[in-house]
Amino acid sequence: MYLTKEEEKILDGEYGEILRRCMNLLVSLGDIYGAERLIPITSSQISGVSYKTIKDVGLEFLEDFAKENVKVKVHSTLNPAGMDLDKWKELGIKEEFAEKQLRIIDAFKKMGVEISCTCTPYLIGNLPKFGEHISWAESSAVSFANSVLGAKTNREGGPSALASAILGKTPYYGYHLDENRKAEVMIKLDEELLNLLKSLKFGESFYGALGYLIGKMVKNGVPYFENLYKLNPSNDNLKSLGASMAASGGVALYHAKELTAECKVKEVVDDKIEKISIGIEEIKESYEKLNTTNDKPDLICIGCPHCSLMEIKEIAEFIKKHDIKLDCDFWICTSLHTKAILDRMGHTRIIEKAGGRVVKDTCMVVAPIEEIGYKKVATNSGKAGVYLPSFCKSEVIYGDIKDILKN
Ligand SMILES: C[C@@](O)(CCOP(=O)(O)O)CC(=O)O
Ligand code: SF4
Repeated sequence: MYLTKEEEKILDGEYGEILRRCMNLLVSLGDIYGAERLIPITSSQISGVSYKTIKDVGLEFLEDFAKENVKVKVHSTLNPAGMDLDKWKELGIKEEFAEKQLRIIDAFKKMGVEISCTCTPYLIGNLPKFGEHISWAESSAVSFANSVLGAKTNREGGPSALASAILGKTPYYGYHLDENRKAEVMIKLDEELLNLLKSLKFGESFYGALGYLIGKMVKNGVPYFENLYKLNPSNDNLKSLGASMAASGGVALYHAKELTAECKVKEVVDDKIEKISIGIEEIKESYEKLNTTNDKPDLICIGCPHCSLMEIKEIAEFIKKHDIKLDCDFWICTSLHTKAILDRMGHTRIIEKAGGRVVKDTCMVVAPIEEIGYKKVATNSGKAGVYLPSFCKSEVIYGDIKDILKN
């Protein structure tokens, strides 16, 4: 890989051991994937934050970095942690976990990373422009940035996103190159399914179920949705679809006619593309696979990826209208930023009166919910449906949140 004189110096350790390690990681990745050089990035989303996922090894690695006084060079935001950073005791998080989690957060803060603790950074001010090169971890955020926004990122892991944030660069390969961003499979919802969806006003869980199915089919390919726009999905629906495809498969980029950024201005489909038709049966099967139990939940949890303000407002209004009283715990996961507005608007109070809570900075996957004692989780997220059984050893009840709340 070609390196500038300055980059060579960093790799030789002239600017210290931490920068050398960061450069070494990026150069190794670049060599493996055939990058010709490094390119500048404008932002980074760093994952690997929860003590549950990174453990003591990760904590020590981050503290090593922080004590050498290295700082990030570009706007860098942080993925969810393993707990609400303020109200962790109320969630049932143990002291020892909290102490280590706060040390992780402190290390990131010292490096100049914004302690946003959300997987929807694009909703809180880390909003890359069309065509911009970025280095993001967190597979759902990667999918949203690449697809809905038309920014360019590979599916980074925590360490490579951090190294890129510190150096302000990323190796030029994969989804940074236009030739790798073409669609590979065309997905068409058949007429019968479209009609059913329109008539029944299928709720938000359809997008997670569809994503679950497509992710399994295309693995890490690039799908193109030919007629999804007919359902008029919201950005929240697209966020859910992308998250689910990234979880059941490895989809980091998708196109959807009329909906996503790149296919509006560029030809992304060629004539020879493989075509797949999706019908009612396949979607039903998806729901069946995501549902692992018929039992009642001990936790209802939504916000994977983190909920937007509008999603939560709608739920608060629904709770109020139907005078819902919950007989199990209910977490709505979101960012600190979104919660601040919810508090101010009175939505949090409505949710709390019904027995739920707005949980910020964390989520049902990266919080140690299995240690808290939850075993059966109801959710509307296809991504959570994939991860809950493995990350949290929990059973899953999958469906629309309004149905879950009414049952
Ligand atoms: C499952 C996931 O959403 C969260 C856990 O990741 P981490 O602990 O932030 O690396 C990561 C991902 O999908 O990229
Ligand atoms: S809410 Fe979902 S998308 Fe966000 S960090 Fe947790 S697992 Fe990942």
